[in-house]
Amino acid sequence: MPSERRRGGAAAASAAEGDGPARRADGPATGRGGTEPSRRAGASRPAPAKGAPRRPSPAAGTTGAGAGTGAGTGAGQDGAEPSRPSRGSRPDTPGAGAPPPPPGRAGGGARGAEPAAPEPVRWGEARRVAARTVTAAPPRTLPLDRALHHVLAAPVEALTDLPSFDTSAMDGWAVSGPGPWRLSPAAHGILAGQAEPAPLSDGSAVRIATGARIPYGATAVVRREHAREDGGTRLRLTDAAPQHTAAHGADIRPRGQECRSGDQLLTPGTPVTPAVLGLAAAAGYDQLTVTPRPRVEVLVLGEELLHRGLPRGDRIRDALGPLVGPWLEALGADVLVTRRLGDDAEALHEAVATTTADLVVTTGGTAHGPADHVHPTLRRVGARVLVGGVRVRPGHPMLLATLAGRAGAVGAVGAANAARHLIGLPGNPLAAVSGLVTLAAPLIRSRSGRPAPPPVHARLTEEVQGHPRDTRLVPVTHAADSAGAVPLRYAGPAMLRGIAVATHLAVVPPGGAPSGTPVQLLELPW
Ligand SMILES: Nc1nc2c(c(=O)[nH]1)N[C@H]1C(S)=C(S)[C@@H](COP(=O)(O)OP(=O)(O)OC[C@H]3O[C@@H](n4cnc5c(N)ncnc54)[C@H](O)[C@@H]3O)O[C@H]1N2
Ligand code: MOO
Repeated sequence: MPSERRRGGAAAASAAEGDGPARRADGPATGRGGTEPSRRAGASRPAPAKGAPRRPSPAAGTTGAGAGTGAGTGAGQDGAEPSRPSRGSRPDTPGAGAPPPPPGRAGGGARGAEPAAPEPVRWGEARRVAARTVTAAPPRTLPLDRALHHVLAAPVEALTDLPSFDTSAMDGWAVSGPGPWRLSPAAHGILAGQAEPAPLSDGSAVRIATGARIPYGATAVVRREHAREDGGTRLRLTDAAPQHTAAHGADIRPRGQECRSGDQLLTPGTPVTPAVLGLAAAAGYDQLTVTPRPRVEVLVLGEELLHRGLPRGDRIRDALGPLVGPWLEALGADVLVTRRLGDDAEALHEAVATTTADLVVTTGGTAHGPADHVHPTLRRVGARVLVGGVRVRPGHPMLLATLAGRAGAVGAVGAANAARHLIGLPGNPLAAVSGLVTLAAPLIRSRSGRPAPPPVHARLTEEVQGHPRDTRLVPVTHAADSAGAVPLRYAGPAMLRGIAVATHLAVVPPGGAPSGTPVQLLELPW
């Protein structure tokens, strides 16, 4: 690699590129006002070059007990995933010196002591594991103006009838019986918000505003465009008034028309939208009981990443820093911070070991090359890998791990909710998206109390080639009224051009799907 990209690591790169405060390349607690002083700058010292011999991890091989879900012998063993050289030995990486890992072994340093990589699991199983590894967080009661985008943890039952009194639906006159009517002398008539109006006697009318209380004795409201006052003493319908004007109950919204006090208006699991806030307020609520959104920290790994300007030399723009946080927010998480850590193993370790978030999401570094620090870091912090690779393309190196719970060790009784989790998204951008829909979506849904969306299926408009043994996720466009799901071009693992215009990801089974095959569609979360 040209030495330019190694100089100073990500911190220096960031400073030179003038990253704004909201998304600095690294540094303590980006976006949090420096409230996490224990975090040192991610790449405050030069990171090792990818392809250079890996700095031995201080704890590599010493904490393996929690590192795998099973006695898997590596991705390559069953032939589904050909064994591959470490990233450091890719032909385009000068200085590649490390030999390929032995069959069935993860690549990277400290090989002799590394535990076997866990077996990749099927795509559907990965989603199930992610969904059931957490349960909904304990409910909180929030004032209406802070409840938006959470999920109801308790039913919303009407605290009042709606409307809470018989109400005029129109500006006009409240009338009693058939016309013409004697006009009540009240100057402005009955206005909204006014106290109990005087009863209306048979054959009389009084002006009334939309939303005002209907006086006792009124049988209908006549709209102002359908009647005329004669000399201020009589009210008559105009010739153009529709036939049922002034029919019994016309343009009166009766008390309890929308709901009766105690009616269940909304069920737990309902997302709190602006409309929900409005309904809750109308029904008498000042606060709502919700499931809090999980708090997530995003760690973007990769020394090659630029955060501003044009790609240059062998450096590329970070496509995942801008993508992952907003995607997680759309899924129902609160993103505390997105930090850029370069390929600094120590910075990654410190970030993971000291996180206060419910969920850490990393990008890149999930493979087993010399600069891929996610797996060694998980071993070092004693994490338990629940999903270590998924039989899905793109995205097969994605992983899910449980970090130590708030109360202590991983696996402590009752720690399922208290534990923090880490999702490792592969570095290829569409592979990272695959990890978001496969692992992050179900986990965040469970934690934030959202029900799974109803399944969507559509027929493919053309053949989609499959992977021999793995599920494929393919960007498509599909409109509810359209003939089918149209596979998009530019859907390679490193490409975002297809997903940027997609409405869904199609789930293509191993072996592929001919044109006309019904396939499951995953909706994008916006
Ligand atoms: N010998 C083999 N090598 C690789 C295989 C394989 O089967 N055999 N799988 C490839 C696949 S597929 C993926 S995905 C990656 C996963 O590796 P990592 O998670 O360690 O990702 P990186 O090596 O860090 O990056 C991969 C690729 O993505 C680019 N990248 C990384 N982060 C970003 C970002 N924030 N924005 C834009 N692009 C990013 C990075 O530069 C690399 O080009 O492993 C493959 N290798
Ligand atoms: O699986 Mo990679 O994750 O194809 O891009």
